[in-house]
Amino acid sequence: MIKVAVVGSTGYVGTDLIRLLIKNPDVDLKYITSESYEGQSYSSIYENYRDVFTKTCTGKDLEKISEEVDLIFMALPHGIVSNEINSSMLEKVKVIDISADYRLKDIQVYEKWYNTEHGSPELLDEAVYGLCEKNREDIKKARLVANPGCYPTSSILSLMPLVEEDLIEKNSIIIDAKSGVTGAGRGINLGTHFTECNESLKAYSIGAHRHIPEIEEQLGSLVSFTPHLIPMNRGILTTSYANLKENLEYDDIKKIYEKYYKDEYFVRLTKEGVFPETKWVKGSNFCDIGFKVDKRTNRIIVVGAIDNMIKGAAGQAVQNMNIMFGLDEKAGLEDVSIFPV
Ligand SMILES: NC(=O)C1=CN([C@@H]2O[C@H](COP(=O)(O)OP(=O)(O)OC[C@H]3O[C@@H](n4cnc5c(N)ncnc54)[C@H](OP(=O)(O)O)[C@@H]3O)[C@@H](O)[C@H]2O)C=CC1
Ligand SMILES: CC(=O)N[C@@H](CCC(=O)OP(=O)(O)O)C(=O)O
Repeated sequence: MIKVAVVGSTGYVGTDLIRLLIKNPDVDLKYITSESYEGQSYSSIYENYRDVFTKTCTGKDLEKISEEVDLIFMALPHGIVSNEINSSMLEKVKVIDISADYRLKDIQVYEKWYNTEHGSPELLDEAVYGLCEKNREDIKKARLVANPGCYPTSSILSLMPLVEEDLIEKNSIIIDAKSGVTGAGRGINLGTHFTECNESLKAYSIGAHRHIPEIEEQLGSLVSFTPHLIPMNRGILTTSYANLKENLEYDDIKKIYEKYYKDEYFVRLTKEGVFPETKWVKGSNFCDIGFKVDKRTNRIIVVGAIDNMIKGAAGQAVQNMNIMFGLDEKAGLEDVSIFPV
């Protein structure tokens, strides 16, 4: 059994982690922490756990926790985790950080885009970017995994085969992305207030979103990235455009995607003419990808869909845990989409 702690257990990602971990037979969920609800039973915070999961939230005593567990999931806002962990802690415990603190290798880039000081730059080199389908071998050996961002997960998985095979013109990538409101977390703010976002669609952080450097670092290309807030709870859809270098047919590109993903259980390629929809991945750890070659413009258009809180956060974190501890990569992640809801 792997002994596990979830720090930040009452946030949206934290609660999805709990849901995935309590049904995993290889996991002993020893600690769940909360600053706001310390001493309270989890089921008094989230009623869906009544009589099912009643563990009490403790404070965030990381020194003690790291002595007693094998793995800590950090589900805290950005800018906190890098001040909480250090090298000597990593000698005792593995960490999967779901915030962005270790995703970017260049500290100056991090501090510029996140507008905060990094608390442990000495750990940036060893942190492994936890996109399972890209870095599985390094994840197996990692002590510290930086779980990817939600928009980057869909964007990078959609574009990686094209970039790796040098099929698209450098820096021609445009990503139009849409996210459900849980992407903004549980905290209250005006933009995610029901009356402010329901029945409306908006672009935000145009050319300035903090996921831009993350996507660019992983793809090695500049990108134009525009996120939109969609009035639904879960789901991300990314529609990416890029100029093809040569005249390629659908079947040529399909072979390339198959080369990268045919053995990847959680990446599913749609059939020609069928494009991913968030409802087919909601509540699951799948990333669905479909594409079209626009012969008139010689551009490729790739659509990716994930559940922002599962493959975009908690599910990918569990997948990373499974890889780090040599478990079946699918353990606890077998659910298909909740449809209809
Ligand atoms: N939501 C999503 O779709 C995704 C989120 N992420 C990342 O995962 C992390 C958690 O996100 P999410 O669960 O959505 O966020 P939430 O705001 O829902 O939850 C974060 C939790 O962290 C705890 N917390 C501890 N210290 C602080 C603090 N100083 N300020 C605010 N909260 C604090 C709070 O719980 P308490 O007070 O009980 O301790 C809070 O509920 C973030 O880094 C986020 O960017 C990544 C991918 C997708
Ligand atoms: C809808 C919404 O607000 N989404 C968030 C991104 C989700 C998130 O938490 O970002 P990470 O994946 O980097 O952790 C945003 O745009 O800031």
